[in-house]
Amino acid sequence: MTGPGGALVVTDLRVEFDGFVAVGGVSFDAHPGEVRFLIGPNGAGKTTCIDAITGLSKGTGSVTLGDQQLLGRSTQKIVRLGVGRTFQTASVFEGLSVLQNLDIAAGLHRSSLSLLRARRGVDPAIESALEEIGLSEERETPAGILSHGQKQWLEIGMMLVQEPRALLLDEPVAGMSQDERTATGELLQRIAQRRIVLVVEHDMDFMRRYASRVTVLHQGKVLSEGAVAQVQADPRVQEVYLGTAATTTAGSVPPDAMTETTTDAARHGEGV
Ligand SMILES: Nc1ncnc2c1ncn2[C@@H]1O[C@H](COP(=O)(O)OP(=O)(O)OP(=O)(O)O)[C@@H](O)[C@H]1O
Repeated sequence: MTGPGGALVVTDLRVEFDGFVAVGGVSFDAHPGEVRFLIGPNGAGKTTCIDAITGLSKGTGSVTLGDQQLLGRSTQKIVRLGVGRTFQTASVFEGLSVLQNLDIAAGLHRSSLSLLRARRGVDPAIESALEEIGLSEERETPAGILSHGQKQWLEIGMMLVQEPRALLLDEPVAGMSQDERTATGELLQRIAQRRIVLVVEHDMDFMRRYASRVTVLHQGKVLSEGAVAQVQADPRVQEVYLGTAATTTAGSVPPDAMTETTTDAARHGEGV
């Protein structure tokens, strides 16, 4: 498992699309033991950062996981080096059971010897993932009839069975019920005890409840970084999220100012 020094370190990351700078020199790091959030309005460059970290987009600068450089490696190699990710839409095999989905994901990682052993029973890694994602009772259920939240948890389980050192999640709670959000936040906190967890999210309430540290991106650059309270108190963040540098008497963003509603407004380029 990732030990001290096993951080994900992004340094001066830059991604361009035909001359358009989507990510313009972003630096941040994420460590095991914290739920790290990357937030920012629509088009800020969050997904592009994750794409570059996972090899889906070409970037310059440096992205290291422990002592391994990730930039310039293939997506498959980056997965093998221990980076898993989810996308905004869960990609599970709907016609297969929960167990079969996990088994396929584990098969991508297992040696042929452990595949042989696994045929005699449920692989302990799968059993432990099932328990972790709370789907032990649904193991024989076809993934297609799971709730939206359960599908997202299954996708997280499919990463876990590959024993990643870092999990990157793109809007994991989008479309979830309140109970599902709470369960997801608690799941991410458990996972983060031993692994790097980096979450891209628009849901500010979720971010406030579960973030250990936050980096705010705006127009491809880091606007602000720190603990939730620090970031909320940053007038530049308020400017971006509320479209005005309005302040409270204490000169800071009200704790509940960065709500989902205001974020949605920011996503659509509206002030409030
Ligand atoms: N493949 C691409 N080709 C050209 N431009 C792109 C490409 N991917 C992203 N962009 C642009 O780069 C910028 C950053 O996009 P990105 O998707 O990273 O933002 P985001 O912060 O994740 O936004 P959202 O919250 O909407 O997901 C946007 O202006 C987007 O239009």
